[in-house]
Amino acid sequence: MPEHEDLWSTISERFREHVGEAAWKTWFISITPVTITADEVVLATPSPLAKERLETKYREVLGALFSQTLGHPVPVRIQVRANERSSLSIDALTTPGVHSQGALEADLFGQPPSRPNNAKARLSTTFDARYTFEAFVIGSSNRFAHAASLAVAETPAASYNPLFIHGGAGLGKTHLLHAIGNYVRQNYRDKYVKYVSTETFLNEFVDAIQRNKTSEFKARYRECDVLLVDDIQFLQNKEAIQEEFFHTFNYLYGAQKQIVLTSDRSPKAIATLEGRLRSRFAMGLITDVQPPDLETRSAILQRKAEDSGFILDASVIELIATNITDNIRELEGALTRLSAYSSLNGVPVTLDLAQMVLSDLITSSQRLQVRDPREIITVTATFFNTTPTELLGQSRKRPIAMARQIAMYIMRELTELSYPEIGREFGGRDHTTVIHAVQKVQNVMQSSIETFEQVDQLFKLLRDPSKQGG
Ligand SMILES: Nc1ncnc2c1ncn2[C@@H]1O[C@H](COP(=O)(O)OP(=O)(O)OP(=O)(O)O)[C@@H](O)[C@H]1O
Repeated sequence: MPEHEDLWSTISERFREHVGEAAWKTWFISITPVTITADEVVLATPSPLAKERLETKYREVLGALFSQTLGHPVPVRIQVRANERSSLSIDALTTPGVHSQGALEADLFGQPPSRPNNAKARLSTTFDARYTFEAFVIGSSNRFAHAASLAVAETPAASYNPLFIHGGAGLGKTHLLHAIGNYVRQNYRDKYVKYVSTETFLNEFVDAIQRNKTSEFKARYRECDVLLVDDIQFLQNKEAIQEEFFHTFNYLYGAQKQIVLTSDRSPKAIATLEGRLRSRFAMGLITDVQPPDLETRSAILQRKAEDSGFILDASVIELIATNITDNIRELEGALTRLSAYSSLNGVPVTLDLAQMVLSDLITSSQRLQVRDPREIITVTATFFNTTPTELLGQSRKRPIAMARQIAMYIMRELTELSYPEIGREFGGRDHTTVIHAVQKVQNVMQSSIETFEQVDQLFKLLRDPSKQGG
């Protein structure tokens, strides 16, 4: 029914404009059109409660939209979808607590979703080969988190389940998740291990509802032997996804599958996290990663330098390690700049050179001040003779696209925003676009002196605002 599909998407768009994104997502996307004729429109909802709410709140709007679109008045009837068994009803989207215990039990102990016998579904995650246990430098700040992660990787679901790792930005949480993934991949070839950021889980969930593919979504997650979920703090304020995550969690836990979660804060500090999820997270082990001490920072620098075939004098390591204290990504950033400068100019790294190249990191007390993302966008736009609107826009012209990628890289370095959050600052771009931009700028800086200098100057401008006028 292509005509109906067109009509339906027009109605969907208009409804969205009329009631706003949130109400559209909550109310509209799980409705299916049953009949659309000149005389009658019949729509189906997933549950009686959803039907009642739509009738009381939105029937008039829907009626008006259909009448306008069809060009004459038409009655709109709402019915409950036959055989609706999904727990992802509209009720669940709005009132997470409405499920009876019976519904939950059925979800927990009912028939497992059939495993798709499609091999593709089981090959979904590739792990970053650089993030292994061997490459992880252990110190007092992360010893326990490392040991717990290794134990989980060695014997999934036998030691700590779930394992919950929390800690500030750039302290190795994602590294540990990938290390578990890499280890399980290598040592248990028959186990299905999947990594997902909470943001991706959320997007896939919304997409599955929109496309009526929720059973596939559920099956995809429920067939995991080890599920690694990054940045679980994104569940905050998202009741519907908390509900779905709760079911996935319970299913896997009940089936004795391993779950590992990370967050930038402890479960207690995640506001609006449902009590039952918070208590589920506490059933296993909660551990944290702290900023590394001086000795660990030096060891990390030494290791990273060696891994990239770069020789660093102890005095240079000390200089960086004493000045960058609370984020390992920043330590790596300093090393990247130094190695790029040295290889582009063909000069060895001496203490003097390090002091010169990293002067902003070393001398400025502004360093620890987290920059405002909007300031990064404005300063970068001005620097490249463009405007913030253009920088945030869709232009793929090379200078603009590159300026945008540089701004993303700088935002990752100078703020504590995650990839998805940076994507949002750039007009709702996907987090994979940001990851790609950051990696690209890191690489280009190694081969292009021009890019290196642009990034270097921007860092200096942003870290010392007094220079922005001049
Ligand atoms: N102990 C460590 N040894 C070696 N490298 C480390 C260690 N801890 C962190 N790193 C490196 O620091 C960088 C940042 O770590 P990672 O991305 O895992 O941080 P994170 O805690 O997940 O932070 P965010 O929440 O901001 O993403 C990575 O390149 C990682 O390899």
